[in-house]
Amino acid sequence: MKIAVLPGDGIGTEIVAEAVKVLQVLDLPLEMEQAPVGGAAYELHGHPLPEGTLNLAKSADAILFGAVGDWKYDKLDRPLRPEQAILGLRKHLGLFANFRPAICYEQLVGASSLKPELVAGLDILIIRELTGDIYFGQPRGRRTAVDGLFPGADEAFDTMRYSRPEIERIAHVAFQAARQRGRKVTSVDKANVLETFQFWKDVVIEVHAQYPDVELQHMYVDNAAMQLVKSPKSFDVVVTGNMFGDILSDEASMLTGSIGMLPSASLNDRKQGLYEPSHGSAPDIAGKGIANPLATILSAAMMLRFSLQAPEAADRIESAVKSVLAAGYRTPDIWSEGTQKVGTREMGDAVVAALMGNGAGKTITTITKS
Ligand SMILES: NC(=O)C1=CN([C@@H]2O[C@H](COP(=O)(O)OP(=O)(O)OC[C@H]3O[C@@H](n4cnc5c(N)ncnc54)[C@H](O)[C@@H]3O)[C@@H](O)[C@H]2O)C=CC1
Ligand SMILES: CC(C)CC(=O)C(=O)O
Ligand SMILES: [Mg+2]
Repeated sequence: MKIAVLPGDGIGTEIVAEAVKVLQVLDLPLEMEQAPVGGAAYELHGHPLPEGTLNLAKSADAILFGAVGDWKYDKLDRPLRPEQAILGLRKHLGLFANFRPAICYEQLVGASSLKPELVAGLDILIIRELTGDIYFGQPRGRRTAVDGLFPGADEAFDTMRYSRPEIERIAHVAFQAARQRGRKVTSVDKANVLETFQFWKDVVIEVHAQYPDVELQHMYVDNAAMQLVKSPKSFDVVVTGNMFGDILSDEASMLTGSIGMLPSASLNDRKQGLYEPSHGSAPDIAGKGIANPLATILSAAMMLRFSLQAPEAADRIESAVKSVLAAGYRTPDIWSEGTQKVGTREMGDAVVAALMGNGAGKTITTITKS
């Protein structure tokens, strides 16, 4: 089983190193090959997604991705910016279905910015359409306005669009996922304002006819943003477009304690997948050794389950993560009084130790306070 390992930029390299360490102790026949992507690839090859990296990704059974981006590249022409690498991989590989589970682990109930009773036991799944919407719609660009409020002024424009097959396939993914869980789908749209999302809603209703055993609810995105922090446990599966899903999943990460806890799987119709944390390259903490690697480690677990047919190994990783949390290990983003603050590498080591049956954390005797 071949895994393309693409660490990328910023904390990407730090967190992927920990996930690789975890995969290496599983005793599975995994062949891992690394390649540069994002800003790192731009520095080496003058392009954020060089042909060699793309070919490696295409030939692999699964891709483990860190994150791309750095402020220093913000002035580059858009096609050369690091973020184009992840957008390009999603598009080239047809990774239209993005699963972002937001689970609040028992030990992190106090780490969430919400009241404990709102998040205790939280287990929701955001399914984000990943290859369409305003992120990919054409045309887009800059021009001189010929009409509107200020004719003759410079303006910029993007195109929001969804075709029927794009909506149908993501709706099927959501209803099928709901059948494995709480049998409820909330479709999030902005049908009251946008034609694209009235169409989205109409098509989701049509697809729902094939899933009478699943409850379907519709919610406008502004209300969904509010309900996510008012009563997050009222959701089961949330399905939405690319941009709303991007925003709502970052919001949902705070229900789990930190964006450093939110893994993701991006799948195509062949179950080939790219696995990455939901966060970015975090330039503000890059190089400090304090990034939380658990979202990436949990993404590796999703990879084993969805693309590499190794569900037991996935379960083992998830149990190991729970046990290190139970033992009190915390990176700074999830740290609270009475727990042990550790860095990226120590957190990875603790997960490895738990996997190897060393009873990670049972030996913690020092509690660092800061
Ligand atoms: N898939 C990808 O590669 C993504 C790339 N980006 C890129 O990342 C760069 C930074 O973007 P931001 O908006 O700052 O988002 P970000 O997700 O990188 O960071 C937002 C905040 O969360 C913190 N954070 C993120 N991951 C963390 C972790 N594992 N542990 C602890 N704290 C963590 C950061 O320190 C920062 O304060 C930009 O260039 C952006 O375009 C952003 C999102 C996704
Ligand atoms: C950096 C973007 C291309 C994507 C993003 O924010 C995400 O996928 O969460
Ligand atoms: Mg995002």
